[in-house]
Amino acid sequence: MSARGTRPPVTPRHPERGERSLLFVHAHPDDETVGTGATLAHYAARPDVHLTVVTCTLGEEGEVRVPALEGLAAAEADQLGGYRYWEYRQATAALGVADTHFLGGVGRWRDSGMMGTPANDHPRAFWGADLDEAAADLVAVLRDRAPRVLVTYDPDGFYGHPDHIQAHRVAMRACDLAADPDWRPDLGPAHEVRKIYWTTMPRSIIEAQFDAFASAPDNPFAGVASAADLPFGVPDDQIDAAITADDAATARKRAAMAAYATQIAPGDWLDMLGDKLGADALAAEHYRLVRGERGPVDDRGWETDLLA
Ligand SMILES: CC(=O)N[C@H]1[C@@H](O[C@@H]2[C@H](O)[C@H](O)[C@@H](O)[C@H](O)[C@H]2O)O[C@H](CO)[C@@H](O)[C@@H]1O
Ligand SMILES: [Zn+2]
Repeated sequence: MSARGTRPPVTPRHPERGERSLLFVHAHPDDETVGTGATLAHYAARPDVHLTVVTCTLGEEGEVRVPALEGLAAAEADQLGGYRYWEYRQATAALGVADTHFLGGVGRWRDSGMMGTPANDHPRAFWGADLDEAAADLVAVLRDRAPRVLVTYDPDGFYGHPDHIQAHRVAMRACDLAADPDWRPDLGPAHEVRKIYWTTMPRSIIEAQFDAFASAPDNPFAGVASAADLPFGVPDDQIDAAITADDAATARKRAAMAAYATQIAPGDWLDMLGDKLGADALAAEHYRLVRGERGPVDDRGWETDLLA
């Protein structure tokens, strides 16, 4: 049970149960936009598709890239989580996503900070969550929304952040438990997610970014000898699906990114991504299919519809 002793009910805002729904599990406010914003905006434009975003923490331990707001930081007034919640509302609205849910209720699990930092040991740190307790919160949502597709991170959380790793573990555990009719029938009728994708990035795109940012003041790859040394990305032939958003959806992703002023400041590499590498750097998002049948593929051998 959660620290408050009761599990906040899953608000059946959209008790959609059907073949045209996708559910995304993310760690912090901004991951849904930075990592899958083009995909969310792409599908949000389709009235027949239902989207749910589940976010596991409020991002309390994040940086504050707005000088005037530095007092919100965890080490100061510790109000960043509430502020990022507000940014998240603006960003998900910009993407066109109405069905959003914080795992276990808003504020249940706390941002664990970077691996090895003292925040990992906070009593509510997501990194220290009991796996089945956190998974039970997600099972309740899965059984209510009954998505055909679930999207989350790979076992390394894409880049090794503890909350991303834990989001992966909780999502995969919840998919298994949700499908078991004998496990916690009080959390709703069993539901089997048909397809599971992990976010990823083709090494060819990382190499292009690596070169483009070599001279950037906040080069995200500073100190790294080659793209192959980075803790994320896969060879292009390990990509299973790519969603390339149209201009309208890409613009919605840009607007959502702009909502996260505390995380993405003007001139930051993330802010410059589109300018340096072209709109495709924001428009294209890539996935590995780890459960379910592959749908039709294009000439790259990649699916172009996660619902196929
Ligand atoms: C994209 C993402 O997951 N961001 C996390 C991450 O943020 C990093 C952190 O602030 C680090 O100290 C910085 O050097 C780095 O540039 C940031 O990307 O970790 C934060 C703390 O857990 C988290 O709030 C943020 O959402
Ligand atoms: Zn994150």
